[in-house]
Amino acid sequence: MSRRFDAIIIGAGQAGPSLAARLTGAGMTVALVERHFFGGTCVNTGCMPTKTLVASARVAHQVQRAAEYGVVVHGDIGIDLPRAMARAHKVTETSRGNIERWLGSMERLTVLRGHARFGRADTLRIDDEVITAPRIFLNVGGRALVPEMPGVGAIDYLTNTSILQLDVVPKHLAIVGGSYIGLEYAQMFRRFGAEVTIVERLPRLIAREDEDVSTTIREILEAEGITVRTNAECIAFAARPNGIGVQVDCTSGSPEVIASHVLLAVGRRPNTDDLGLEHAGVTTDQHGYVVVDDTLATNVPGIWAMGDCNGRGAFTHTAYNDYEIIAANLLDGGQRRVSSRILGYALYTDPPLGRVGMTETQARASGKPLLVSKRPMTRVGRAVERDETQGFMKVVADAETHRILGAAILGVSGDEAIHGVLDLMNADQPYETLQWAVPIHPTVSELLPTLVGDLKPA
Ligand SMILES: Cc1cc2nc3c(=O)[nH]c(=O)nc-3n(C[C@H](O)[C@H](O)[C@H](O)COP(=O)(O)OP(=O)(O)OC[C@H]3O[C@@H](n4cnc5c(N)ncnc54)[C@H](O)[C@@H]3O)c2cc1C
Ligand SMILES: NC(=O)c1ccc[n+]([C@@H]2O[C@H](COP(=O)([O-])OP(=O)(O)OC[C@H]3O[C@@H](n4cnc5c(N)ncnc54)[C@H](O)[C@@H]3O)[C@@H](O)[C@H]2O)c1
Repeated sequence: MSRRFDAIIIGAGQAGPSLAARLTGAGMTVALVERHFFGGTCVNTGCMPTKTLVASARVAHQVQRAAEYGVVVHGDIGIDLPRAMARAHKVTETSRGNIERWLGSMERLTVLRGHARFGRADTLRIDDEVITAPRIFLNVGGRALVPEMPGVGAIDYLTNTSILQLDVVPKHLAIVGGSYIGLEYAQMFRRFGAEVTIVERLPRLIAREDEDVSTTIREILEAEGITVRTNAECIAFAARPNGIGVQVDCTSGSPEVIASHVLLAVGRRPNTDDLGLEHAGVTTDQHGYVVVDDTLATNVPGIWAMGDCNGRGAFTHTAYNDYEIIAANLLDGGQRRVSSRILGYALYTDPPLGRVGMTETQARASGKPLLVSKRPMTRVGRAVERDETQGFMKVVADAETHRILGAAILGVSGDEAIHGVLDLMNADQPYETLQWAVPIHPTVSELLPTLVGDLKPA
């Protein structure tokens, strides 16, 4: 016997619960299947615990700098990692509980706990239960990628999940991968007192960004005592009497880093390998991401994919926007498309990197005539007052249309200030519009009109 619903959602991550609210609100009966924790990656092992820990690490750093600000701290400064972790877990548990209560309050929603697998295109099995629906929405997310690196099976490594169970600060944390996860954890644990080495295969950190961004981030991290090893080919691991050997075939530096702990931060893989997609006929790409069109529909009518599992975004806000696109098109007669999304994101190092749109490199490659403006944070009053002047702000515009193509604010409050540019780009207005704004003094954002006023041919 199977139970029939109007819609089934697999995964209670960043898109599933909101879609359940909209569908049930529209009168549909909906089953939402979750095999693990409500809230998915962001709430449980991603954004929320990491940003809570980043906040603890920032306090540690600020206390170290207290004397520079004329603040006298008496006694020893130490890190109570279990307490910092407990703070992160509390933030997670509160959010998870809120989602659970919210789902529990939805009329016409049936929450099923377990792992869902397709039997047919309209049928799923969850343990002994079989459910069917004419509409199925995948929101299955992803997990840490663990490549077949030599020796990886012989060592105890950490991922973004297991690192949250640490109760002592590692003596020496080697982090493989110098992108979002690697850099946020590197600075955090350095500020907690660990020796930290980042091992990155490419020639520079966070290599998707412009070279000036990568270089400045590296300088910021190195100034705090983090060792960065780039061009690290042939990474291999071996158990050593004094720790874990991370073999690094770089052009310079020691060929082996001996670490007490190793964090793998080399990307994600989608949770599509055990979903029975072959029984539904749903197409995936060579990395396992569900192939979707511009409306997030798969090749099988009646099946959509949202969030990290479709490979069209890798952020909480892109997963949520996927839900918005699907809900608008299905329920509100909308014509929303993923391709019209202007992507913004932030890297939560301190100072953070706020980004929107194209990098300067991408803009140059587009062949458009460009205007570029760049300003160091040493010339931003608010940053000077706070004595946090690392980084710069940069904006790139189309010289013909006067539309901003992209921007980066690597500096204090860059994750917030970037929204001025993000909003302007979404409003599809020329950069001159910003020049007539009257921003608040003293803020980091108040420099945006000055920045665009300095735009010059590239
Ligand atoms: C350490 C870290 C830090 C991050 N920080 C940020 C950040 O600061 N900002 C940001 O925007 N993004 C951040 N991200 C990325 C962000 O967490 C993800 O982009 C986001 O969570 C994706 O949401 P999702 O809904 O696609 O999937 P998920 O949140 O992963 O949810 C998928 C859900 O589906 C469930 N599931 C999977 N398969 C099945 C199945 N077969 N049956 C039933 N249930 C299933 C899973 O248990 C999970 O609950 C971070 C990620 C990590 C790892
Ligand atoms: N602030 C945020 O929004 C935030 C924070 C954390 C994570 N995330 C999301 O989580 C996802 C995963 O982050 P991530 O940093 O693990 O992955 P990533 O894909 O962004 O970067 C992986 C890094 O590992 C390097 N690498 C790959 N194989 C390697 C190898 N064998 N040896 C050495 N280096 C190697 C890559 O060159 C790259 O720099 C990202 O897609 C990101 O969107 C976002």
